[in-house]
Amino acid sequence: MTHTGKTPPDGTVPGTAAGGTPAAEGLDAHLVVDRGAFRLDVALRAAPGDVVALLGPNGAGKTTALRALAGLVPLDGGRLGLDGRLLDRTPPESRPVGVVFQDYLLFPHLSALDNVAFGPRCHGATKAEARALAAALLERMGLADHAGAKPRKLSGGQAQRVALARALATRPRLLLLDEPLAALDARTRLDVRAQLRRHLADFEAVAVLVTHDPLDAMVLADRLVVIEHGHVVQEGTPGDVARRPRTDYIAHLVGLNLYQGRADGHTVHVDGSDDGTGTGTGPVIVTTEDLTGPVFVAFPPGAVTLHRERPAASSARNQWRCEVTGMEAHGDQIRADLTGGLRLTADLTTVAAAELGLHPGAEVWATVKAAQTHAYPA
Ligand SMILES: Nc1ncnc2c1ncn2[C@@H]1O[C@H](COP(=O)(O)OP(=O)(O)OP(=O)(O)O)[C@@H](O)[C@H]1O
Repeated sequence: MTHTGKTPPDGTVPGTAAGGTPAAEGLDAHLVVDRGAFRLDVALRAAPGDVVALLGPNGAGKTTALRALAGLVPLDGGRLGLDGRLLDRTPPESRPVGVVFQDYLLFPHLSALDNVAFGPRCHGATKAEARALAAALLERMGLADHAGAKPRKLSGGQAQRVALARALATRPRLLLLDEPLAALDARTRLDVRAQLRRHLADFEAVAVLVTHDPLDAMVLADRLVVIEHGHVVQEGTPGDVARRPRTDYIAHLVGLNLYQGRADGHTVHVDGSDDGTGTGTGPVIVTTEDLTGPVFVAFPPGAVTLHRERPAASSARNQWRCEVTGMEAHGDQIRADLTGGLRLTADLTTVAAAELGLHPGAEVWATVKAAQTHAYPA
């Protein structure tokens, strides 16, 4: 994915003002919403052309953030700037914002064309202008043949594109998509994901989408903003986030074992590793990177080899005695969860699992080569 003319990979937006005046272009928001026990406090910045995905576990606050951007939930603090204007007090219908809701919310009694023409009509276009614009958008979406169809006659993928056309029809400066592919079956999802990616790439203003699905996020967005417990825990390009996860949720999402600890050269002492005796004899991970201070160490489950006996001569610098706590089949692979010397997840073939006689409660040795770990500053 390119970033030409867009937000740089570190997420900063040139010209963003920290205090009073919002950035002259794009989105410059600090969303604070109080919901009793839950508080959303998220800063979001994006330049025109950026596609930002809000990713996070259930209840993290993604939908609340999206609804706050749309003006459907009032801000209790912070501000919402778009193209240099503060929108905090602008009612939702007057904001230059288009929304594609999860279940599309098309008007059932209107044709696809009239659904798309509805917004421009409300914004003062004549009926003929609005319908011409709607026809052009539907054509662009490959839906010219379905312009006269009512929503119930449309497939899930077609309805999704009509909803997108409807959101784009008012030429929004901020496009919001709530779980845009969640309502589709797996096969349709594949096609629609690819089409949506093309439409988003052509969109010249800011797009923000909410998803649980890491694949949707990675394919559709230039930048990921990961939210947990109402706060941003990590943001960056999909590649950065996948390579250098900073929380267990993200590590799990991208399928990595992740540890936080303290590096002393090639040795990382994993946090919480002191066994209470004060001797600090907890797990260490040997890495190829030479670092000092707080770090993360990550390695994929496929980098772990399991052995029934302690390997006598092994090139793997890392060896831990572990107990299997759970096993799950993934295609022709078995994913095993282990605790003991180190808490980790290992992938192995079903044949290897059978040969090892692996079962919950089994004791094994886990090895990982230093070269297959990746350490980076915390
Ligand atoms: N109308 C509401 N009133 C009070 N609390 C709410 C309301 N809507 C959501 N919440 C709470 O706000 C928190 C965030 O919810 P939100 O729906 O934004 O999360 P989410 O990340 O979108 O989750 P999901 O992926 O499950 O949709 C949750 O703790 C939820 O219970």
